[in-house]
Amino acid sequence: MALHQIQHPLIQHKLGLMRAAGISTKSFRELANELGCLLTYEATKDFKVEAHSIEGWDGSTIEVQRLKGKKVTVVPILRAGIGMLDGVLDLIPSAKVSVVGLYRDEEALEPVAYFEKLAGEMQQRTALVIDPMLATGGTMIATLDMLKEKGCKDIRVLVLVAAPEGVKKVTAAHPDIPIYTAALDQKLNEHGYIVPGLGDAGDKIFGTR
Ligand SMILES: O=P(O)(O)OC[C@H]1O[C@H](OP(=O)(O)OP(=O)(O)O)[C@H](O)[C@@H]1O
Ligand SMILES: O=c1cc[nH]c(=O)[nH]1
Ligand SMILES: [Mg+2]
Repeated sequence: MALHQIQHPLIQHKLGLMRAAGISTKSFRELANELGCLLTYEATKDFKVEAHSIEGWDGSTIEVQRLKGKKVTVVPILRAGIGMLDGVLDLIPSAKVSVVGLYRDEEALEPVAYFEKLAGEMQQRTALVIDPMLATGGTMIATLDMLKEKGCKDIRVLVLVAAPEGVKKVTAAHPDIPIYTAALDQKLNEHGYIVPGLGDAGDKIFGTR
């Protein structure tokens, strides 16, 4: 199963705070980044390490672990994905950032791509795709199609809230790609919003509307 619903108490607590009506832009932003950080911790658990020798504090030679040849790119989906970016980079500060811009047409609920600026050597990179919301799944599928077209092989999806409808669609289109989420919510409403969900995450992060 490619879906990882992370049950960690800190994640569940922080997500609960994000669901409150009337939450401030400041709090929503802070929590989105904190959850981005915690999901990154979970989604990178299988990264390989290798031993190497260094001089320790007392002058002796000691063996320590370091990440083994990992090239990482974080892929925030504009706009709302930017709200998780700092949290991810807190844990992987040397990651390259590949920005993709897609919005969901409000009537058709279909993704519309409008921006793409990817890091080099995508074929060799692990891509961490970040977006707070996975609703119908259209935006995520379009992003994953785009990354695979560029030769990306190791891709992981990090979202705060996912709808069952979207998870089903994404896993059918891309069964090889794991999805890490803080919550699998009930369903989509008639406007394609996740319930109970978070509302419009982009608007809450950017303070628009
Ligand atoms: O799974 P889907 O049905 O495709 O919907 C999910 C997308 O919708 C939201 O973006 P939105 O279109 O609101 O753009 P924004 O981030 O600029 O607000 C959200 O951040 C996802 O990118
Ligand atoms: O619930 C949803 C669905 C799409 N986009 C959002 O920001 N929220
Ligand atoms: Mg939005």
